[in-house]
Amino acid sequence: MPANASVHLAHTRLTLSQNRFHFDCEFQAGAVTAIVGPSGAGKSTLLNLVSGFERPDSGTVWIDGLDVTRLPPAERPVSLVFQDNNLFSHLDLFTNIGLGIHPGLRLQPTDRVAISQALERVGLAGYERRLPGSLSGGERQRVAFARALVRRRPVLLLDEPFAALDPALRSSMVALLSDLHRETGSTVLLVTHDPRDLERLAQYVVFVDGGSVLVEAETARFLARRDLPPVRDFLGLGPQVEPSP
Ligand SMILES: Nc1ncnc2c1ncn2[C@@H]1O[C@H](COP(=O)(O)OP(=O)(O)OP(=O)(O)O)[C@@H](O)[C@H]1O
Repeated sequence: MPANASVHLAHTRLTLSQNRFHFDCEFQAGAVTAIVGPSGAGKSTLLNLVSGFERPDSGTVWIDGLDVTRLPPAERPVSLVFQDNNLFSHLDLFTNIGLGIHPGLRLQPTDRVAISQALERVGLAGYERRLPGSLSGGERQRVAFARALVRRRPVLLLDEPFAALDPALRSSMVALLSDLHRETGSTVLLVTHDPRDLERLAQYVVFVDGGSVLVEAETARFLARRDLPPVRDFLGLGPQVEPSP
């Protein structure tokens, strides 16, 4: 499996009750791309089309040049980390992470070592037998990252992974993600509400508005866009002042 993979949504259309989506965009292999936009714009839906939790009514989802449109989520080369980190509360951390490697927990000795190493990498060495309920929110989020790490998938999908964390924890998780990306080189699609994440983490930005992509640009170019009201709102710039005649 390659370390990373490009992702391409080609003319993908989807209708969910009254909401229509039309995505046509590409994500660079090995880069971090931030997906931003107003609440309800369709950011999570875009991620769901990549992960396979939603299937488009028409169009094609390509990952690493392969048409994955009809593949179920488990067969796609992706890992996911959500805001609420999706850990099984009755299973210890070793098992929670092991399920990321093999859903039936048929683990090889090398997998066992990889689980311990992943816990160590996220600052939780020796926590194998702890239950998620005995951890803080930030620690649970670290476990979710450890689980994504051991899966070694070329594409990592992150849906507001820092949203529930206090500012100090948030900063340390941003630093951790940045380190992990440097080490693994995987393709990262990061949904975030925080403009600060763009400069700190992302090489590219995809701005979603009203169910489709309004801007697709390198981060510096995106941050220089002052002409589009939804982008100004997101960047906290306020309305554009017209020069007086
Ligand atoms: N399964 C579904 N059925 C019907 N409507 C849906 C479904 N999933 C999402 N929607 C609607 O589609 C729109 C886009 O939702 P989505 O979660 O993709 O937005 P978002 O940009 O991620 O928003 P937020 O930033 O608030 O999380 C919303 O109006 C949402 O209510």
